[in-house]
Amino acid sequence: MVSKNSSETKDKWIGVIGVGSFGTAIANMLAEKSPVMVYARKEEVVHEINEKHSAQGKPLNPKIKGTYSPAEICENCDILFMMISSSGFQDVVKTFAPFLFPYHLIIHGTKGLCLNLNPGETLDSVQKIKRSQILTMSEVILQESVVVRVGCLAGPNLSKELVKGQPAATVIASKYNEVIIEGQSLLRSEKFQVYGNSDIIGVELSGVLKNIIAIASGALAGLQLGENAKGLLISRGMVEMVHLSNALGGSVKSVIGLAGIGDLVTTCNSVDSRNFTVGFRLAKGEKLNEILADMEEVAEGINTIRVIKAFLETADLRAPITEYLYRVLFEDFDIKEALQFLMKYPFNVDIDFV
Ligand SMILES: NC(=O)C1=CN([C@@H]2O[C@H](COP(=O)(O)OP(=O)(O)OC[C@H]3O[C@@H](n4cnc5c(N)ncnc54)[C@H](O)[C@@H]3O)[C@@H](O)[C@H]2O)C=CC1
Ligand SMILES: O=C(CO)COP(=O)(O)O
Repeated sequence: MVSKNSSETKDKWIGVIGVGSFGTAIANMLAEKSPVMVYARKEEVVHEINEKHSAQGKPLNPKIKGTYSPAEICENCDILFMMISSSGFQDVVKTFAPFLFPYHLIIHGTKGLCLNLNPGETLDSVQKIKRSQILTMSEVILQESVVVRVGCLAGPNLSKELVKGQPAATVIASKYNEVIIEGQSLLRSEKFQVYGNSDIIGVELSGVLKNIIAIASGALAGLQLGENAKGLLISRGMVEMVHLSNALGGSVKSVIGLAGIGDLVTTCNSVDSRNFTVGFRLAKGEKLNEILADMEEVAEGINTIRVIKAFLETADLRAPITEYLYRVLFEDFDIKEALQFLMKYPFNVDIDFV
């Protein structure tokens, strides 16, 4: 499909907020077609971008301009790609909110969840949460800013492979068709296919929930339990994702698409996945705090497990893989014992959602 807006957007700046692994990969892909401005909060990183054409050592296309001014990027860019880990997402949207207008269009790439709690409350203090206390990133943008045309980008998109120019595809999801069309026209290339989906919540949740299963897959690999066990995990993991996504407002269809099963297979099989790596290292006997101490990049699945565990306390739903991983990560439960429990779990129906 050729975008009717592609000529309009051709020479306009496109903004990327966040220059971590994924933000730099997407900024470089966007720079193949459009002028790109990136926002980094630290002045020294902006100097590095503009003088050395790299961001914390990650090479950037020399045409990319860096700024630490939210006002500058919002004034120059009608379309913003927000590539921030979920832990900083709410703060960043709040910082940008005074400079955002309803004409802005935001597409985010974050595979995590935020909380919507009362001031002073934390997950530890409340322990049980309802759906209304969980926010996907599109919900954060809608809650904290006047922007309405929001989209998300999710799929099997390991940044290390994108950087090498290996072929891949993604899903841009939005309730607004123009968001999907703009995203497709800006990112689609010979190496990168872009699918559209109107179920933004289902696509966001697919990217969020697969991280839990990727941690479990890393643990299976660390314990050298073989490919049959991995097939079992991926298929039961997908069923768990379907039920959780459904309970949180996503459609089953999105979980069985590229952003769900596609990303699930990729992250459950790759040593480049941070979530897979967390599971692998746990299985090798390391404790969570030791792993976190030397991980430079975010493994969103760890926080997602905490959020989903608290949600399960109020939902009429079982999610055994998530529940046992919670015990392993946060209650010092032995990982081999957790697997034994899961093997005995009475799953007796193969597919119970279609
Ligand atoms: N790296 C990958 O292969 C992929 C990552 N993702 C998702 O993209 C998101 C970002 O991941 P990465 O870029 O890999 O993580 P990263 O850890 O490399 O980068 C995170 C970025 O967020 C910024 N950030 C965090 N808190 C901030 C704050 N308070 N203010 C300003 N900036 C802040 C950091 O400075 C950094 O630029 C995650 O949700 C991840 O799940 C999605 C697909 C692929
Ligand atoms: O989501 C990803 C690839 O699609 C990246 O996975 P990790 O965050 O586990 O590295």
